[in-house]
Amino acid sequence: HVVVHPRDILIGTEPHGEEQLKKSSIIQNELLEELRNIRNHPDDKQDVICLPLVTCPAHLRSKEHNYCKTSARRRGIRCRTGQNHTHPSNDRSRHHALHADRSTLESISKKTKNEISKLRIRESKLLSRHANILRPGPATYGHFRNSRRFNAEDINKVTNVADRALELAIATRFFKHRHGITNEDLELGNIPQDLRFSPFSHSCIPLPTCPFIADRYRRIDGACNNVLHSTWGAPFTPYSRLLPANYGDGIWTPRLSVIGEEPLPNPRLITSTIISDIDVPNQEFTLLLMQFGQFLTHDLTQSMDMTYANGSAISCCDSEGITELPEEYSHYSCMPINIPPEDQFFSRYKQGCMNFVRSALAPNHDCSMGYSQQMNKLSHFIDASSVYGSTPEQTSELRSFQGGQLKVFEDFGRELLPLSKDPLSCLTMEHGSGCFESGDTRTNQMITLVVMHTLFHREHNRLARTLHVLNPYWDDEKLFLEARQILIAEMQVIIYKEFLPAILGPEAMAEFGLELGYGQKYSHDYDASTNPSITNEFATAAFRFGHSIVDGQLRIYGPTKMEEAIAIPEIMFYPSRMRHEKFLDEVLSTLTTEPIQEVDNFMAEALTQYMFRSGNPFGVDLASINIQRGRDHGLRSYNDYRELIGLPRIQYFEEFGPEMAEKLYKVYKSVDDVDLWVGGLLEPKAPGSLVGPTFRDIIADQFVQLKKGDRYFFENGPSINPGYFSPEQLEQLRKSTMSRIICDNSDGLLLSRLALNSFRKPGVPGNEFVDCSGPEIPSIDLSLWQKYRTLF
Ligand code: HEM
Ligand SMILES: [Ca+2]
Repeated sequence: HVVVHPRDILIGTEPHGEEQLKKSSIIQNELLEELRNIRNHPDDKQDVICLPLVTCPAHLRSKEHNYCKTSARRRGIRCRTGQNHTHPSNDRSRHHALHADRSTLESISKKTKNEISKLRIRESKLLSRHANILRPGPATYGHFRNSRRFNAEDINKVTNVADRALELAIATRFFKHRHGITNEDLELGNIPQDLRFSPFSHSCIPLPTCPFIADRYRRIDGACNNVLHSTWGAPFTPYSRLLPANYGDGIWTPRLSVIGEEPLPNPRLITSTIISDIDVPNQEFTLLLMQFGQFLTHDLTQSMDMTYANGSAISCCDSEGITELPEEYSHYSCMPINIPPEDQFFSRYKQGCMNFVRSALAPNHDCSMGYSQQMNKLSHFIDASSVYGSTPEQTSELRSFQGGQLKVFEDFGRELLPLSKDPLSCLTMEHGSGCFESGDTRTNQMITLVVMHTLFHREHNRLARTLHVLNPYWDDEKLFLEARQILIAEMQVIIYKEFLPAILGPEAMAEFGLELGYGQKYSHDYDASTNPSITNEFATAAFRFGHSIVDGQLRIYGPTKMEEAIAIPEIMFYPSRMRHEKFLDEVLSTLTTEPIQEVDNFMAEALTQYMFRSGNPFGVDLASINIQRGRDHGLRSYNDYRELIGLPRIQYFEEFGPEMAEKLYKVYKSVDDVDLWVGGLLEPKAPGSLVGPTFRDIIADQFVQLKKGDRYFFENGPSINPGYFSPEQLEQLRKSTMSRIICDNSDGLLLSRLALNSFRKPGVPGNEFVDCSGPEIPSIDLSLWQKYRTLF
């Protein structure tokens, strides 16, 4: 029988008045009480475990420190991870809530509307000027392609949410001036007022309607995962943050130098001084780690460049890229990167301005005023949204509605991703070329990324086909949902068992409690107060460590020798080679054997000079873009995050070594100005880890949140997870490996042997080559899904 647990009763209908809100808050309190009881389950170690400092950022502002030693003998803290992240301090002496009365709100609302309509008039003026619109052709349009909206619905959705948030940002500015509010007040979140029943009600995120009895399958958009916070983890919602934002004006302008509050050093000057292209291959891991990392990124996070209301791309530079547009013609979201005239590379092409448009914003979940928050367009969870999309509309586009299958393009008997209909997805859509569609709009950005999408797309169809044979009476919907549920579990296993240990090292896996369970045991890690959202620091800095491990060349091998070395800019948004019969297998054999580059201050020129160049002599610089994006998103300086994770602040540049110090002195005025992405890359590796301690802790923390804050995480049992697996199924799912996914879904033309762990160097003791058909790379026994729960 079905037990309806109190946690399955959802409140999430849109409140229609204060009365209803009051009523629902009574229910909420009861549910909270219930959840507290569940958390104190004797098996639940959460309340006593000693956690690394990063998972409890409030420690920086708290007087009472409950310090302890973590399993890795580091200083940690006893704190529930749920007490995340930038909530106002509980320390009353430093906390005073600021409240706007009704008449203040009305007056601010009027002024805000005025300001918005001025912005709109200006925008339509700019739209009529040729130079203000970015069109396909230059490399910078390739950059825009990464956040381009594919249809009118998508354009409207992003613009609509971003507009609401912009209104709140402008209102915050008015309120700040009127009441003399300080930047510190904003940082501490001291204006917690819920504006849902104010003149700003239209600016709030509408709450989804959640069913009273939770769905067995997680929703495509991730909403209703958390019982009390139905929008946590849903697309078009803001990133969470480890530390409060640091904006120059406390609201949205870029961070300033700690010396004289001047602008921070030019991002391109930093890149050209600090970053170069030197080949330092890593001895342990394969290129698959890089390509899976990007694929995973595209499940978790996508920031959207602002556009005009009709979806056209904004240009902030003149059409030759020589100089930025004058103030009167500049869009409010422009933050172009000036290229110094003495730049070694771009000056050859007389380039003085690299386009950069700021990210779209999203209103806070609680609809309050405060500093700006950036929008994540994806479902934040690990839910294979890169395969299925993050909205039901996207999923419908991808499904064939027969046998639970996703649509495919049959190319001479091989299943490829469906061909894209969008004429601007790739550089060319000529007959015979390939340009593909998937659940994520960045699919075609790298051909090796297309390969990853193809593998998981085929895996879904393979699972659906097998389930159909086992359960001939299941309809399309059931087959689709069951196959999706299994595929998501496989991905979660690969991430926590193979991918993360490679990035973070075994010590951090244990210290952060990231290891999966064994055998048939369910997990008790779920914590309903954990916000699963992607943190801004993870998306905008730490996980971009991956840009340093990219190799500028993709080498293709024949039976005896290397046949081709492809410069990767040639395969960006140009995936036509996918149509060559052997290409998929060839690339997979490269990905599973060639090494990644080390994480350091070396980056392929393919990314810093030629990215998205297509036919042009030069491209755009991803390193400068990363730095600028960090400032766009209000990330604090590197030193603040060191402090957060319990490291001493850097006092002298010399701590990065004498050579690097000399370079840093040339660009930064103070050690307290260093950007997070830059400082993180320069750190020596943490023990057993691919990255330094700051990135490691930010990344580890993220995957803690994604596990503890996901009710549908595959390991959660029936008391938590409405879509729980049986213990026997769980045991099978835990066998998933990336090698099995490759074995089952490649073309069988070249690849019949793989290492047990494809992320690690193959053919060495402990990671020998084995046969795909042998028992060493286990398969999941899907017969356990036969007749499964047919009575429900
Ligand atoms: C294969 C070559 C790659 C290329 C050409 C590439 C390119 C890009 C570009 C153009 C952006 C948007 C930058 C911006 O406007 O702020 C981006 C964002 C990002 N990249 Fe990469 N990338 C690559 C590989 C990777 C890898 C291997 C990882 C991680 C392991 C990674 C992680 C990220 C993350 C986390 C973001 C932020 C996404 C968002 O929140 O919007 N990338 N990348
Ligand atoms: Ca997702």
